[in-house]
Amino acid sequence: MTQNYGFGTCLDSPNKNLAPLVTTLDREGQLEIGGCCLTALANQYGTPLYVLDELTLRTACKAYRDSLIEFYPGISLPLYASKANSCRALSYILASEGFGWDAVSSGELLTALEGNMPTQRILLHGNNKSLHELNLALKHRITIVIDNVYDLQMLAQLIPNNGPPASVMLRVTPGIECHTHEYIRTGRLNSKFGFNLNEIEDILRWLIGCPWIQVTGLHAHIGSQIFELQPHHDLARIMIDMIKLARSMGHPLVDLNIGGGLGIRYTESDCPPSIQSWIKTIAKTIVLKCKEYNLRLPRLLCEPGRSLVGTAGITLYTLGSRKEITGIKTYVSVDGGMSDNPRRITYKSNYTACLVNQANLDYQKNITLVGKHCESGDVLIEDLSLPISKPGDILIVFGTGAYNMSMSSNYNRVPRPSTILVASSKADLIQLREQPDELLYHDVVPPRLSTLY
Ligand SMILES: Cc1ncc(COP(=O)(O)O)c(C=O)c1O
Ligand SMILES: N[C@@H](CCCC[NH3+])C(=O)O
Repeated sequence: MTQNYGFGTCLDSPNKNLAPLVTTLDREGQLEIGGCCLTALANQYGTPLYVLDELTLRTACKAYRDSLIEFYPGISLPLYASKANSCRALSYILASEGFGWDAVSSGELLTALEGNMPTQRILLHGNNKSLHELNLALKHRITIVIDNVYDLQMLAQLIPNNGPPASVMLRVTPGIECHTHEYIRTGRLNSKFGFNLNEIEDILRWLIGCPWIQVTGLHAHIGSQIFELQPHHDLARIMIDMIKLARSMGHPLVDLNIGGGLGIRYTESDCPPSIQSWIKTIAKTIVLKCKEYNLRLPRLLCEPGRSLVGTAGITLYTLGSRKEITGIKTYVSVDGGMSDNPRRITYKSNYTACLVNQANLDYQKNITLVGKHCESGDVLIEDLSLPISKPGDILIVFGTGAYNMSMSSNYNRVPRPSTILVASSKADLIQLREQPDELLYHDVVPPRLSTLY
């Protein structure tokens, strides 16, 4: 008999949990996710290993979709912010869930184009799009989110004179403060993204005279890992004011994209709002404001990343060396670190972890869990309580589905891990582990160097 693993399970909003939805202990006391034994996965595929639980991801998708239907009487389209974790299998899943795809680069665009994502559901973002990226979007009639005047200047050159106008959205910086790490706030006036509220009126007026472009929507994204609902309530109000302004100038504005940003639970003390309450807050505000102004409801778009895929993902590591500094601290090292999870060193993020074969044992000792990289800041978890462990034990870190693989690096020429998708006791490889010799592939040794000795 398996038992539910005691991280607290909110079945309809996965972002409120520490662990994927079906995280259980088998008869031998081993952790399983999606019906797959984690020790077996580590043995078969090696570590570090990213594991993604399909049920948790699909449940989060359903929560967004159902909440939009329940709370928003207009048309809606949820998109996935693919920067959170991008690969073709994920695009297939998101497409099948009726989601669109937010891309910021030609790599993220290609992933969707080769990942069964309908082009009319893809958006191209970015504060410094290349000609290649813009051309790719134009070729596939993908909606472009205009971030700045440079975007417009480039598009002016690329769009043929007699062709149909390109459909674009404008990114607005609404000047909203939210409590999250400084590096992941994007809605403040001093942000590098978008047009601020003082500029937007002039830009909208100027665009009225541009037959090569059609502004069909407005977009804003205020930041990430946000636990308050008030900033998104404020954002919705501001954006309806902007829609009123744009429509009064004659722009055929149909879309309002409210961005993403809903936080997830990384540690016991985190308490993010549910997906349902996030959508409800935004939808209600938009409906009320539109009623007040007698405006037609816009099509409501949102583009969550972390709250879709974050909780679905975990990372498995093998424990290695141990260093005890008497009276000071004990370091335990894993076989990965800041290359597969750069969030701790970047944002001081906290995580929850345990041993996969001793998940229900009393905790005994506080350790500092560190990576294998040549960097003192390569710490994964400070003050982690673990039972007595030994080299070779498998450790699981929860909540690594978002912004781990996608922000990973080859620092110290460490290859990136595989990703395994688990569902109904089946495990499928969706990203192959890099091999050390592949890392040499892009090296070029000029002949004059190789003939020197
Ligand atoms: C433009 C844009 N949209 C959506 C997102 C997704 O944010 P999150 O993963 O917090 O939902 C981000 C990242 O912060 C973003 O920059
Ligand atoms: N990369 C950030 C999220 C924001 C990125 C997109 N604006 C993180 O790991 O928390």
